[in-house]
Amino acid sequence: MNLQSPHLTIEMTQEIFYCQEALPLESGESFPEFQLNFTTQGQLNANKDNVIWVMHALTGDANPQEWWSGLIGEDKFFDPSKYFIVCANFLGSCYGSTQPLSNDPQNRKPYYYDFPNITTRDIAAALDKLRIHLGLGKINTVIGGSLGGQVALEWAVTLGDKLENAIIVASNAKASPWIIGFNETQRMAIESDGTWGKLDPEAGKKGLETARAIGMLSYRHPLTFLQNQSETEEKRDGFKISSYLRYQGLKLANRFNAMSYWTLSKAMDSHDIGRSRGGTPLALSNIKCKVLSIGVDTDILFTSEESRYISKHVPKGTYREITSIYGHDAFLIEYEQLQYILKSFYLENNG
Ligand SMILES: CC(=O)SCCNC(=O)CCNC(=O)[C@H](O)C(C)(C)COP(=O)(O)OP(=O)(O)OC[C@H]1O[C@@H](n2cnc3c(N)ncnc32)[C@H](O)[C@@H]1OP(=O)(O)O
Ligand SMILES: N[C@@H](CCO)C(=O)O
Repeated sequence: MNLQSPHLTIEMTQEIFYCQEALPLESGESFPEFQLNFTTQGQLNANKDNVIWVMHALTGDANPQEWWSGLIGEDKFFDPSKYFIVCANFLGSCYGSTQPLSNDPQNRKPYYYDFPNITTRDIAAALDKLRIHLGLGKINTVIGGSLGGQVALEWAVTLGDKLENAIIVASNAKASPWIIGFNETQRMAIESDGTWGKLDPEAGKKGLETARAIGMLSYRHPLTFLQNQSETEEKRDGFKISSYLRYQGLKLANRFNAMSYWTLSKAMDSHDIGRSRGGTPLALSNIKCKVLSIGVDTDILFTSEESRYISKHVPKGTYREITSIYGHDAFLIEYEQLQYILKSFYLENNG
């Protein structure tokens, strides 16, 4: 399918990769087969060294021109007239890839609550099958923020010298107890929805609204809401921030499903690039590519210290920081700073 837009003259292609090979998971379970929904834009050059692989965050999809519109697209930093841009919807996500509402090939019924626990390492392993299928021996850059940065870092470990640059934004090498705690409260919200547990694609929808409202508080910063949601009149009730959080909850519940949210939040919790590799510092020290780690000064979820830690422990690391009132979600908003940081990194590190 070709996704046409009046603003795009370079065609974006959307396809489904059906993998008939089994995907063994860290849990010991496996998918006998799986699918990934992915897009490509631009052309692979003669040297096959212009692949940019974009990773989405928790609720994103395979269409980065929409959710990273200031970075990806014609005349943007990653321009498909120069690069071959690939983005795949993660295993477990509800935008076209194998997820809890997909049919289990063993009984042809939706997995629902029997969907296996997946980790960021499993998600990266599924992406690697797609890379092989596309015949991409080398990747110039993997770039992702938040969960996307976690998966990108995992993949950087296993890709070795097949990868030139990893750009890890507002992310970390291992999920902190703070992040796992936030995710747990969101799963508790989903569990408290009376429909959770039913074999129904809509199960947990109301709980997902609450989960997203909690999540939003962690994705922003007190300063964000002081600027955007402060009252101009004296009030005792009916505050702007209340309707904002309810609106954001509803907006997500109308485009996402609670089972994918559950699955991907668990994957985020599982993230630890040092697991079975002798610990985080050793795993980071074995990453071969250049790593640009970008933190956000006001990120209260993936702290800037966690981003700095990555750059300190990889052999070829650079740290840069975004200054913002938007907290964690600044990686989806602060385009001017991101472009400046990326430009400097490529000039300094890639000739
Ligand atoms: C298929 C897909 O769509 S998937 C791809 C889309 N999403 C993603 O990839 C995830 C990544 N993106 C995001 O997380 C977000 O879009 C961000 C971080 C980039 C920006 O967040 P947004 O929610 O768009 O911005 P913001 O926090 O300013 O909220 C604006 C919205 O809240 C509404 N709003 C603002 N204040 C209030 C209030 N007091 N009460 C009620 N609603 C309010 C605005 O009207 C606006 O509504 P709209 O989204 O319908 O236009
Ligand atoms: N705003 C992001 C979550 C935090 O990375 C998303 O909805 O994917």
